[in-house]
Amino acid sequence: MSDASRLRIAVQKSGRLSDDSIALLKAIGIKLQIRDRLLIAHSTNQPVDLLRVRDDDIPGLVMDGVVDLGFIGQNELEEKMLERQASNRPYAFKTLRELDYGGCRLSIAVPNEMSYDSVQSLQGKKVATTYPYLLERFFESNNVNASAVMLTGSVEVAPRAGVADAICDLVSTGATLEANGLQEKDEVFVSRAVLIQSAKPLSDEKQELINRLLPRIDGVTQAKESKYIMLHAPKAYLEQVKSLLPGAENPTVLPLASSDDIVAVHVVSPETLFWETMEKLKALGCSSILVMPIEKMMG
Ligand SMILES: Nc1ncnc2c1ncn2[C@@H]1O[C@H](COP(=O)(O)OP(=O)(O)OP(=O)(O)O)[C@@H](O)[C@H]1O
Ligand SMILES: O=P(O)(O)OC[C@H]1O[C@H](OP(=O)(O)OP(=O)(O)O)[C@H](O)[C@@H]1O
Ligand SMILES: [Mg+2]
Repeated sequence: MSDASRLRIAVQKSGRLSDDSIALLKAIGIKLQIRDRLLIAHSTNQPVDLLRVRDDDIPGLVMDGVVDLGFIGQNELEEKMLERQASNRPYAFKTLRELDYGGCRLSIAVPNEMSYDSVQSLQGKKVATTYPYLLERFFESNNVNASAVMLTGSVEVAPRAGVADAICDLVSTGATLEANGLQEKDEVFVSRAVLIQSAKPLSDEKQELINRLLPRIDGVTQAKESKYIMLHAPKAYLEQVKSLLPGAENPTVLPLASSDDIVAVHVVSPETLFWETMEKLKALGCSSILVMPIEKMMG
């Protein structure tokens, strides 16, 4: 059952973006019970419905206004935009946030034994990819005359199977390329996950809900990167201690009941504390040095 008054969000059903997208929605206070076979999940505490689909479909669903929001990789989004531009179909959307997951790059890779000096080495060759529009744009901007062979999966086996000379596929650690005897050569597109919104005006209620959720996303993202650091420091070395703590221009300094020479220092740091820094703090006479994760942040 679909209810037009509820915010509709598209997420990848199962794949690289699914877990992080669902975890983010839960972290911003949207209660969800995901059952594997159900393609729609209704939130129990917010007027939000989740549509669980293949990632290829998410940009189009947002561009057509079938859903209000979508979590998607920029690679998939840009490919769909180019595809729609080429066929004069609507492709408008708004990017609300770049997210801290789904980081990867679309790269040209060639078999280990193939000689490759530059992208010009692909002149007249066939390159297998799931992203023909991104690849063709790359060829055009480099004045290379090569052809893209569209494959929806298992792109890495194309050269061995004799389907293509090289590939253009997503890479993160490079392990998949290595396992298939391929070497990464040129970067075509750098990508991460984004949250996008349909260009269609939404009801005030829906837009207000989105406007409330966005700062929560920022809070969760910031919190993940930040640490709460607590330590006891000799008062005499407070300035040196502050200069060692990342982002600690204004730490909270509290007196200790048991000592006049030692104070407690608390600070929210935008990054973690490395062991080397902790060792330096200890050498200055600091003790009880704690580095703690932060769950949420605001203001
Ligand atoms: N190795 C990776 N590391 C990080 N992010 C990745 C990686 N591979 C892909 N991604 C990102 O995650 C998105 C989804 O990747 P996935 O491999 O799950 O897609 P898929 O096989 O096309 O899934 P679907 O069945 O939904 O079509 C990619 O479009 C990309 O943005
Ligand atoms: O550089 P790596 O860290 O090895 O990652 C790259 C691989 O990850 C993605 O596939 P995924 O593992 O999501 O599976 P899929 O091919 O079934 O989509 C991508 O399509 C590559 O094959
Ligand atoms: Mg896909």
